[in-house]
Amino acid sequence: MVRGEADTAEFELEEQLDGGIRGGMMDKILELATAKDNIGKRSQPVACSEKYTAEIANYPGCTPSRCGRVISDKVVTPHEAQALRDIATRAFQLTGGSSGGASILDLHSGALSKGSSFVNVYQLPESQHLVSESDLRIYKAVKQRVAQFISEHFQLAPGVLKLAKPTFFSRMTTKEARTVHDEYWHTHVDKETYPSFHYTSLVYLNDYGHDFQGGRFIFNDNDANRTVEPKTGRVSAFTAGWENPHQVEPVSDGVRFALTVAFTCDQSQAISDPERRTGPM
Ligand SMILES: O=C(O)CCC(=O)C(=O)O
Ligand SMILES: [Fe+2]
Repeated sequence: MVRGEADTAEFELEEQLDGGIRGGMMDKILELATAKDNIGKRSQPVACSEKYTAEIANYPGCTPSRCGRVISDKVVTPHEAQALRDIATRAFQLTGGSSGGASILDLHSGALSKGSSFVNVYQLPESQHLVSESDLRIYKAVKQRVAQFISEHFQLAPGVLKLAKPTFFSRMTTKEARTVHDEYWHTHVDKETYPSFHYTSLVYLNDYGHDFQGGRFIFNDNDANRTVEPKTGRVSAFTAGWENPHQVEPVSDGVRFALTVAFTCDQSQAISDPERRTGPM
């Protein structure tokens, strides 16, 4: 099997010791996707949790053929990822971001980290220059392509996936946490943190091992921790239920940028695409 071409693959590498990951010193770490890989599509099925199965059954056409994870480096181009990263960089320059290690920008609600809380970016006069028409086109095109990727992989009916909130840019640094919002490294299940989510996707906007150290995404499975190393333009998507508990390893050097794009099958929870807003509201 050629690495990077397998659809369903598990790569058992040398066991490592890493006290930074949940479960203690002796947990096994397997690499699901490294930064060096160039992945067409790599997936790992996981049995759906009972709770997820029960809940997703309420949404015809939105039930996955199997639960699990899927990764691709071909869905979003490096140029698109860079344009998205530039939006985030500009936004965080406006406020300086969080005083702790995790800052977010939500283009839908306008929430932008500032110090130990948030401001509405659309109330800042400078927000006029934050997103151009071209940026918005890229944002929407990326969202659409990611939705399509998830739909095809999990064999959903066309059009059932709707954008959910929060869908947001994140910037993670080595700064000490000042509020709970800065504590991005805890193991969690997205469906618990964000009940409207049914499928979660992450679009990575810079490179593990180059722009930052630490900051790997980790699926906390019972038998092992499985890592996804962020890389510019990489998309990682998964069913948002209890079959996919995960965490982000603390960033130990540099700055990590990502975009969390969430999808729901519940039409009443759908949010609309961001629009260009000029001037304070
Ligand atoms: O940025 C990541 O890799 C994951 C973030 C995450 O788990 C979340 O937003 O729920
Ligand atoms: Fe998460």
